[in-house]
Amino acid sequence: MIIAKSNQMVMMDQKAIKAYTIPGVVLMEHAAMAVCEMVPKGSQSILVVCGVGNNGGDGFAIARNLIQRGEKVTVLGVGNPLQLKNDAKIMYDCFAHIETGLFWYEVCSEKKLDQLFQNCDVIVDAIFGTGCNRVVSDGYLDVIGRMNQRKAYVISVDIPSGVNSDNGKIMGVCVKANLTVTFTLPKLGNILYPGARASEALKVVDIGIPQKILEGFVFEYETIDQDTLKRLPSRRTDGHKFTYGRILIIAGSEDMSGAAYMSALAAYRTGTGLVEILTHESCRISLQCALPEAIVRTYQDSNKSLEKVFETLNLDNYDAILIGPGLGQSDVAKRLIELTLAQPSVPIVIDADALNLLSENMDILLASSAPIIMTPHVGEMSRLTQFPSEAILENTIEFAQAFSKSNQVITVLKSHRTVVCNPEGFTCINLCGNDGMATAGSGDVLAGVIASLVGQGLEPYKSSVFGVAIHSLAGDLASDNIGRHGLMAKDIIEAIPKIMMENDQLND
Ligand SMILES: NC(=O)C1=CN([C@@H]2O[C@H](COP(=O)(O)OP(=O)(O)OC[C@H]3O[C@@H](n4cnc5c(N)ncnc54)[C@H](OP(=O)(O)O)[C@@H]3O)[C@@H](O)[C@H]2O)[C@@H](O)CC1
Ligand SMILES: [K+]
Repeated sequence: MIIAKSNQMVMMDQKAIKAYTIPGVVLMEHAAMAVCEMVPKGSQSILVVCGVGNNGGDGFAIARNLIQRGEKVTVLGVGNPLQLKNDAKIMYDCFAHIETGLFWYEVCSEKKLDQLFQNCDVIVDAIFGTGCNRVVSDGYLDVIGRMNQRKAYVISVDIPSGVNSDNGKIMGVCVKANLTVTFTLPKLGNILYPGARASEALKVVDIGIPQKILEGFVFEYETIDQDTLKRLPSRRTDGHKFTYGRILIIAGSEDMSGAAYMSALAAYRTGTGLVEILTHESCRISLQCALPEAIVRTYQDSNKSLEKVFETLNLDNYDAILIGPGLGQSDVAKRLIELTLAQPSVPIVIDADALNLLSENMDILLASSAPIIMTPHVGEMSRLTQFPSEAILENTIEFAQAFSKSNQVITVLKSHRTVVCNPEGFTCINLCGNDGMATAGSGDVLAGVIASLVGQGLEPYKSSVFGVAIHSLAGDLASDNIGRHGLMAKDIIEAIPKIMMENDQLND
């Protein structure tokens, strides 16, 4: 699903109004009618709270349409009514001709305010939409506080008032909604935390912006959701094992052979034809027993042993390389990264320990000419950038975009809302997955899935986007089966083939 920035929304509305001569009030009326559809019929009493911008204009039109439908409606205006202008003023005037209760906050007694909020079972929040540009204060603060105390069903128009539509930040306080009805496309603030948490549900409705206008825009942001995999190319039916990719997974160390196993198995389950593992000698037997389908090559604890292995290993023969899961922090691991990044053309997925080692010497990354995907979690990103984790967590998109641009890599920044971006600034935000997936080995699985897709010939950015989708949808399926508490990385891997099969069936 495409996501819009607020300036793009304004441009689209303006283009519809100016170039396509669709009057603004027509768009507003469509918006209002779409919201009315979501208001439960036969409510006891509906309170529509309107600001003095265009979001408030929507509110006045909603109130009028609900009255037309026979509902009992009261309107509370907040702000200076003299600021109402253009379409919002027209909608206010249309509403003001109807004999019904309209109260302005500034001239409302405390008793009347209490009464308005006590008597309603539905509240429509039309205070601020995409125009909320500063910290909420004064009367707005009081009204939003009252809305949040009330146990009514709250519907926010376009975005919960108080959420910044461009970054999801809360401007001091925001409305807590049961449902948000947003127009044309979701805005970043509808999708990003903490703003996304302000509404339990989100519905996107069409208000009549011509499709041609949307086609004329370049949207940098998209969600990763249930529909993402519909675009995954279908598997060739006439292939042999090398058609589906030969990948090298450089992973595992004395204490962590499991990480190599998780990545390799996940890659096979995602469809790779042949997985080879390069690991420490101590992991050989356990890996061969656990995953006999994989070819296992090993090195010992010395750079000399490693260089000997590399003499016989031609990295150009692989379609993709994954380096990092459970690799450890030894000098041999450091050398492994240098040797791997020195090859010029095979795409490399860099994960876990390899990220930590790289953070000590970013010059290796900058010198590499190979296509690179990096999959840090917030802590690893903190080590890579030297910024505190808290700052990164608050601005995942900005950090991922800046990292991709300055290092010319694809970044998969893992958090409760994983972000994938490329050096050109195109960004996908993951809406799937669950907290049960925050478990050991889950990252190894994701890295294996992405490496598998790259190895099957998909372009690195797409592989990362589809990889995050497969991983999180598999996590959701696993949690449907066994719940979130005891979910383990193995359960995610087990669900991957089912997700791929269901997707094939949908696309057939
Ligand atoms: N025909 C159209 O164009 C369509 C528009 N549509 C609708 O328009 C919405 C966008 O409208 P918008 O741009 O007028 O902004 P909106 O969110 O109403 O707020 C602006 C007002 O709030 C004020 N204000 C802001 N922050 C504040 C604060 N913290 N504390 C106090 N005041 C604050 C700000 O004041 P100012 O900065 O001017 O002093 C201004 O008065 C969009 O979300 C959608 O619902 C749809 O119907 C489709 C057709
Ligand atoms: K709103």
